[in-house]
Formats: sequence, structure tokens, C-alpha cells
Amino acid sequence: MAVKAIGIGLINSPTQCFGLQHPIQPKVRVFAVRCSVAVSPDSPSAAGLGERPWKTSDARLVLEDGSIWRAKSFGAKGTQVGEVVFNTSLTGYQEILTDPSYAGQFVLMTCPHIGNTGVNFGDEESSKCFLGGLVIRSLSIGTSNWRCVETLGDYLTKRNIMGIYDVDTRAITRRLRQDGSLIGILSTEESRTDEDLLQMSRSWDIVGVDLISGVSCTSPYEWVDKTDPEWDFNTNKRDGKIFNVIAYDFGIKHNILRRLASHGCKITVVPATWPASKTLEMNPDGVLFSNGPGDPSAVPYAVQTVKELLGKVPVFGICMGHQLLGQALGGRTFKMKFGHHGGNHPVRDIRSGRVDISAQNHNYAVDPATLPEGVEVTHINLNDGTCAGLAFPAMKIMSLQYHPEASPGPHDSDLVFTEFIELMTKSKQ
Ligand SMILES: NC(=O)CC[C@H](N)C(=O)O
Repeated sequence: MAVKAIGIGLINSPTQCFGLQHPIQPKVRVFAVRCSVAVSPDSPSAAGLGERPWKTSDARLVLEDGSIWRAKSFGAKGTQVGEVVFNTSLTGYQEILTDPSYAGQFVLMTCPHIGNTGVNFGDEESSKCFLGGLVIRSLSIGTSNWRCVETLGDYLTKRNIMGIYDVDTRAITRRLRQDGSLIGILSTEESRTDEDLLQMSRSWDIVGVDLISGVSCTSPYEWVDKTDPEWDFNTNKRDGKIFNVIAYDFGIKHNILRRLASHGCKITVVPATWPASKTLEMNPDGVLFSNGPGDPSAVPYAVQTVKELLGKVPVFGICMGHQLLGQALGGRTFKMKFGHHGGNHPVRDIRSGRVDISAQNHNYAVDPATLPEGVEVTHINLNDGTCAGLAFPAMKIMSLQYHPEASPGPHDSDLVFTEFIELMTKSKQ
């Protein structure tokens, strides 16, 4: 069929809307729209478009197994080492980028299309991006979200974080699932040979490194912000009582603090090295041990602090906090093959039988067989049966291996914040 173009757009440009007219039946018009958003040529998201899609590979990801992945760069330039983990979340890349638990890691998103919501002021989970780099399949050529203030590429450049795209993220994910997490080097530097980069990847390890000291705050501060009422989804069972909570910052995410504040907690955030004796002097109603990056066995000082607080005050551990509690109770933690990273992990609360879909981000887990008598496994991950939660009621302890605060991820497990309030209430009586 011969058709006449009545409107043109540049191929692969953001204004890619075509109108085609049928020669015999001029009323038949076919509109082919190649993108979901029209972007004016001088808008911020149009910046940098000139380099896509014909930009040639200018970056490499070299994995310690000897595989070399050519890609295109965005964000910062340079050379960076990290452990590659894959994240299965479909949304929430900005919260992932600012989760301090990713320090030392490259996050590979299995969702193939990233960047279309840009970044905004409200989705930051900490003061900066601590991860080593971002690996994605396809970088969105436009942004379309009412909260967007900046493109993902500009955001990463300003924060000096490397990103690569146009790389086969499915193939890398299959490799990680088969062989386990791998150390890799991201580089945009042509002067470095593949052999140099391979050598670098093989001479670095994330195991045994204290990454918490690089992300924790350096002095105590008060936290007051609650979840914005517009976003709050669980306002049940709050009776207006105030609880004083000390939150140990091992790499804490803001949404843990917001959820605690929304449940009536007055929070003092303290550094990872804050002595247990000082915490007890502050006479808290409860203590929170936060999430945090890296190997729990690399931070014996934190385990010691947790030990000194056990039984003296109600405690709640989240992720790294849960692992530190496991060790403080005398248990062992181990490194998993490729960990859990994503917003679609089913967990069962063994006590009630309830199944939640949860947000997870961890490479280590507690071995329940090594825990002393009295410690209950309360939750299990239904994908692989690993321990996802612990409780020791006699010692006023509760903990979860995953992220009840979500951000990003489902809110199913928000009820555990109510459980922590109940633990503190009981202890006060
Ligand atoms: N989110 C976290 O607290 C991560 C815990 C720990 N760094 C791990 O990878 O297992």
C-alpha cells in the first residue's frame, strides 16, 4: 500500500509521532506513535538525546569470571569496583539508588526499561547514593512523571555514580543465578586493558569489609518527619502514645524512620559506634537496629553493642540489624549464593500463616540451626526457605531479614511496626 506521510518525526527521537495517509481513501489515516511522551527539544530530558541510540559502546563491565560486557555509559565516567547483584523491582530505582545497604555493590535492574520517571525530591532514602554503579538494559529516552525534577542520567552524573545501559542484563542475571554474586569492574577508561580490569576484579573482595563505617552518621540527631498523610496507608491502632526510640544507624533508610515516627515514636538516630552504655543512660522505650551494607561478620563492634543491650530494652532489628542480632545471640550468618534483592519476595509468618509479599535486599542470612534455645524463627522466605524473621519474647527481641518499610516495594509488612509498639507497650507495663 502506498501511503503519504502527513507528519514526520525523527526516528527514535522523543517526538516520534507519524501520520500516514492512504492514497485512495484519504480519510484513512494511520497514526504510529513510538513514544508515550512528547518532549520539547529544549526540555531537560531532551538533553543528551543526541547521543542515542547511535552512541557506540564506551564502557565495559568486566566480571571476575573473565566475561567482558560492552555497554554505553551514562552518569559518571571512570573506573569502579563492586559486587554485582540483580534487583527484580519493577519500580523505585531512586529509592534503590539511595539505599545505603547497596554500598560496594553494582545494582543490575532486571526490569528492562529504567529512567522513565526521572528523579524527584521525595524519593530519597538517604542523603546520597552509596552504591557503586547502576547496570540497566535500556535507558528511557524521555521522562514522564509529575514529580520529576531531573533525568536519571543528570542525577547520577551530579552524584558521581557510574551507570551503563545497552547491556544484556538477562544474560548477566542468569550468570549470577548460576554462579553466584560476582565482583566486577565498570570502566569508561579506554587506556585500561581488559586484562588490567580483570586483574582488578580478582584482587578485591566485599567479604570481611566494614562498609557500615562509610555510611553511618557521625553524631546523634533527632528525627521527626512522619509519612506524609497523603501517602500513609496504615493509620490503624495508633493511640497517640509517645515512645522514645534510639535508632542505630548502620545505613538507615529514611522510610524506617518515617514509619516509626508515624507510629508515635520520638526518635534519636545514633552512629553505629554509639556505646550501649550511653543508649541505656538515655532510658529509651525501645532500640532499633537498622539495615546496612556488607558483611555482618566484619563489624564485631556492632555485634558487641547489640549484645550489651539484649534483654535490657525492647529491640527491633531490620536486615543488617537482624543479622547482628542473630550473631549477638550466638548464631552464625552466612553469605547466600546471590541474595535477595527486589520487591516480590513472598514470606510466611509461621505464627499466623499469613503470607506477605516483601521488599528485600540482602546477601547474608542467619543460620537458624546455630541459634540458642528460646529463639523462634517467626518468618521464612518462601522462595528458598531461608530465615526471614526472629523473635525471643523473653528477651524482648524481634527482627526481620527484609524491609517492612518498603521504599521501594509492597507495604504488606507494615504491621510489624505496630508489633514493635506493642512490644514496647508491654515492656512499660
Ligand atoms: N539491607 C541490608 O541491611 C543488607 C544487609 C547485609 N548487608 C546483607 O547484604 O545481607
